[in-house]
Amino acid sequence: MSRLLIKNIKGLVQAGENLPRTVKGEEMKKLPVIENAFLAVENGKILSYGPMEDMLGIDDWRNLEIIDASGKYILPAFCDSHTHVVFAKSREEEFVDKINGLSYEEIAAKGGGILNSARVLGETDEEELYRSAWNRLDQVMYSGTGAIEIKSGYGLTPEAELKMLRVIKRLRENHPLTIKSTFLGAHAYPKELKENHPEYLRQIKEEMLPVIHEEGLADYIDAFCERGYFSVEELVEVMNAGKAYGLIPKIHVNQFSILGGVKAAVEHGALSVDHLEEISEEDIAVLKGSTCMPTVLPSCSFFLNIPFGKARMMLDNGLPLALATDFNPGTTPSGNMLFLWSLACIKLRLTPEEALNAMTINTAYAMGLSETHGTISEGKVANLIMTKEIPSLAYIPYSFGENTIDTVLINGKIM
Ligand SMILES: N=CN[C@@H](CCC(=O)O)C(=O)O
Ligand SMILES: [Zn+2]
Repeated sequence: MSRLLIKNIKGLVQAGENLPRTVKGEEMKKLPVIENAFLAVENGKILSYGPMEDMLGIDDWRNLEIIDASGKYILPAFCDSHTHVVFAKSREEEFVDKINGLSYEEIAAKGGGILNSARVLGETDEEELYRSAWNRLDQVMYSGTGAIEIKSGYGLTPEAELKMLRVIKRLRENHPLTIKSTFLGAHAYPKELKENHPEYLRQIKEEMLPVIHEEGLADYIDAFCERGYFSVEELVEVMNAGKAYGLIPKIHVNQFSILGGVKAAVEHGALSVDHLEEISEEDIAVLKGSTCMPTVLPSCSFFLNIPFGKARMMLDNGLPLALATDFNPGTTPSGNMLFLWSLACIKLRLTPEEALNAMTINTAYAMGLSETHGTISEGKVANLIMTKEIPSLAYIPYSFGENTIDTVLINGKIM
């Protein structure tokens, strides 16, 4: 048995029982914080917490580690519900192309973009993919992420997509982070099948999904619904195919254009719709009253210099909002949730509290982890951030670029 007691915590953030599974609209401004608190962890789970005056005397000191957190905050570790951290190679040459004036679509048209990553991934062995993704997971873990969703989508052949998903499965079995897996075979049409969409869709349905199901390789199905990628009709075909194998849709939509993918995704029971740099009044109306989590990816907008999602407008319309990194080599070479928090405050005009709700409770929901992650509640997984000594919680997003994290705990263990 391993036990940990953290005492004299300046502020225990997002702590409480029966907290909502999603927070929306006005409620997102509220963030429960217990001042001068303690937190007890046993066998990797949160055992109890509360104000210091409620901390009972300790009569069993065996296997008990004690941390004094005077001046420090404890937060639930971030949940990053949208990433592509398994990839073969960075793409800084496209970064330079962008500086020289090419758009994301122009780079893709000349063989860059997703097809560039797919070509290199096809030539990279599983071991190397596993090793490099492991290092990226370590990197995000030390910047405060405790749970992460990872997509395939740089394979684009049955062999390479399955290779990616098997890497994700091994990471999930061995890395301390909590990991969810998403099949994104419908990320782009491979070069050879650019003019033969039915054949690639057939491969997804007949050669990929049955194996994914048999080997338990994915929780979710995704598709990139966008001009030049997957049309709404193709998106629907992919969602239906995935659902037939028990995969829940989580969809890339409205990054550059509004095609009607939000409505289709919501109608097909999507858990989340992600990107939403563009959004229509109809999209907002469809999302209202649905169980689908709108997810905005501000680091992607920052890197590509494209519009930021209209987060403020979504909240003003009473919607919930999740914020994830989109960590990938093309549009967001960063999985840093601290930076995302700053961007959310500075660029989306969210308060620190709204942004943190969007990066914990709502992202936990967007990856099916509401029961175990996203808040500090009894019985939940002890994935936690302990800050350095800081003046206030708002100091974290305010001091952008500064590492305000002292220690990350995963399953109650100091990393
Ligand atoms: N937009 C689609 N997919 C990824 C980027 C893919 C890439 O450029 O490698 C994204 O979410 O931003
Ligand atoms: Zn993405």
